Amino acid sequence: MDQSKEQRILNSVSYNAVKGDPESVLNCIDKYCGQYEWAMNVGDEKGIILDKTVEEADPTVALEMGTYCGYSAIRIARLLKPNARLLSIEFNPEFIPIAKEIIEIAGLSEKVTIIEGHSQDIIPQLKKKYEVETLDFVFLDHWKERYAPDTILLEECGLLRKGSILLADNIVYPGAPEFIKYIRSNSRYECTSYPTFLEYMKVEDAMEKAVYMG
Ligand SMILES: O=C(NC/C=C/[C@H]1O[C@@H](Sc2ccncc2)[C@H](O)[C@@H]1O)c1cc([N+](=O)[O-])cc(O)c1O
Ligand SMILES: [Mg+2]
Repeated sequence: MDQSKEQRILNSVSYNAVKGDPESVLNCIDKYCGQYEWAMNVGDEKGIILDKTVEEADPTVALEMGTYCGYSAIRIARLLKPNARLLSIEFNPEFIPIAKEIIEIAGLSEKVTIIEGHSQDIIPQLKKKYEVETLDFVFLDHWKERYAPDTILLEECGLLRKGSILLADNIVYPGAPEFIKYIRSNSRYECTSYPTFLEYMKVEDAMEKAVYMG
């Protein structure tokens, strides 16, 4: 059985990246996906918006939905202060070992916990099973039709506090219209749109930041 694209991305990282150097892992993935095989990593352009938002949030506990190959988990985790942690939810069992290996090569395994499952099943477990009080930062990059219901679920589970920062990828392409409708019409969120481009493509995209006001 020939290898998956995600396995080929791991091969490239394993062969080319400097062990323990997150930047070199990110550069390797961006080079591979920019030159050989497109993949749905947030990428180097939108990655800068992600970096800036993580720095603004300076989270102690961060959540990501949609681990995929671990690219954004590395972007987030490399900026976390000591003792801060990232929980990343992924349901596709094929991606999980690949993401774990890529995060390990980046030297960030201590900071990242990949949780296998669907966001709607895991979110209600975060407080008791994963000892989360509230989330300081949330990156939404999973199924676009889950952005709105999962945001509502985070509220209902008491996981957001005054100042929690949400950042959503792909607001323009593929698009998350229900999420935009929900978040921008809800006075409890202060929203900011960041027009940008789709990873590795000259296609317009945008990211949306939403600060929960409690
Ligand atoms: O479809 C996109 N993303 C969906 C991402 C899905 C990721 O999250 C889980 S689904 C899940 C994880 C957790 N809980 C429930 C479901 C999948 O296994 C994948 O790892 C996408 C598509 C494009 N594009 O150009 O087509 C560009 C992007 O940046 C994208 O993010
Ligand atoms: Mg995305």
